[in-house]
Amino acid sequence: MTILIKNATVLDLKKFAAVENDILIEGNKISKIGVDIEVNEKENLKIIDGSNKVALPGLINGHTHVAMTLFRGAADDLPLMDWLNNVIWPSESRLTGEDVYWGSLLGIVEMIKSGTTTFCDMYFFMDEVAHAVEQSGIRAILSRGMVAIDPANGEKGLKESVDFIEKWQGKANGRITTALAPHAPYTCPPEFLKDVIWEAKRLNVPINIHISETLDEISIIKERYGTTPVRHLESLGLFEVKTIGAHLVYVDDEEIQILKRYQVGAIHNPQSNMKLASGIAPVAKMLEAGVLVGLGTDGAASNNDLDMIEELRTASYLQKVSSMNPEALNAKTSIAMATSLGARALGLTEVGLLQEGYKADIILLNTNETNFYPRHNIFNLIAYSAKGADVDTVIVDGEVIMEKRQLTRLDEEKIKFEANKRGLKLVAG
Ligand SMILES: N[C@@H](CCSC[C@H]1O[C@@H](n2cnc3c(=O)[nH]cnc32)[C@H](O)[C@@H]1O)C(=O)O
Ligand SMILES: [Zn+2]
Repeated sequence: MTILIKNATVLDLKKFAAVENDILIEGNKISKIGVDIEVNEKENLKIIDGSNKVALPGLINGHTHVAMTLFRGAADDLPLMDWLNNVIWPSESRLTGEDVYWGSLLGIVEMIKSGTTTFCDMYFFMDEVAHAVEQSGIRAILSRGMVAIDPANGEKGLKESVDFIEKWQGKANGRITTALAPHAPYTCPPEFLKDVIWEAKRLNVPINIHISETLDEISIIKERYGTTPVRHLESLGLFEVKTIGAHLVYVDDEEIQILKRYQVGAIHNPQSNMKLASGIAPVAKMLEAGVLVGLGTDGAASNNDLDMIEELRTASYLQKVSSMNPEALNAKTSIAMATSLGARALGLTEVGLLQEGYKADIILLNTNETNFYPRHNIFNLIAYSAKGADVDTVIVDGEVIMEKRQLTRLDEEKIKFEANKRGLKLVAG
């Protein structure tokens, strides 16, 4: 299939320019960006009218637990440890694979409809998540979360993870890649983390882990190991493996240097951190130091949606108000965190930019709604005025998976029905 997008406002996130251009997609790649592209082939050619639309790289949600859409709105207004221990983990103990499948589809539909084309997930029943990704057409890094407070559970998690990686790495034409996901330094003892590091090196996959999310975590790690989470993980050698670290709310200057030195992807989840009152990550400082900072929504039960446009705006506003500096985290930087920089944070090299040779993961925003007028500055409009619902068309790996807000592969009504039924039953117990 060849796709030609005509006359769209194309964002170049390297030069931070917006130019009216055509985009030619051949197979799963962007083959050309330019003015008045001519295509000889008429068969198998799809033309998309890009007028009144802005094309940008698909958004990258760097941290999710996608099937947690099932618990959206079930337990709000609690701190992390109460929320996990008293509500979420008991409900999760009742989960079945089928529940996770429908919950994942619900989350994926929500992400596609708000412009996300890649997400990085940590959950369990990952075969079902992978099936949902495969069917939906989206791209994902998938990892089986491992909690090793009980060593037998850790061992089970690690075995399932290895099996999962061997089965799914590179599947769905490369849309699915995998990682190893020890849940956090407070739920995974050092001996277990060492086994995980060893396996990650053997399998050549990244590590996806929550780090320094709350003050509770800081005191637990201090009490157990006499240090901070980042230093603790560094001393275990964890960062020798490409690491995707979620949260990193509590990090000092020296730890920021450690994150930079090892090119740890620091995934900021501002809405989750605000809602659980976890704290404010020093994102502006990390960016200044050259840390690879990406953005994520976290699970829908602590956000409570998966809309990355809203998330990038929140990230910007949170840095501004916490530093009392309106120049902090400007429009272009927050857009980059949700796209090009987010891709680098996850270690992805062929997505996150609209560039010839890159994978064709492209979204078109409809800029004909009132919130896009007048057209002073397209970067400011996207960062501060756009909404998930402005996303009109979504292309992943060279395939249109949403056009004019209609999903081409999934039955949205059936997914809502199943996820609602299952979510209500799980929480009721
Ligand atoms: N409990 C599972 C695997 C854990 S998957 C990842 C876990 O992260 C939990 N989670 C979701 N959001 C957060 C967060 O912000 N911080 C820490 N954990 C979270 C989520 O509820 C899920 O249980 C088992 O070993 O059988
Ligand atoms: Zn999380």
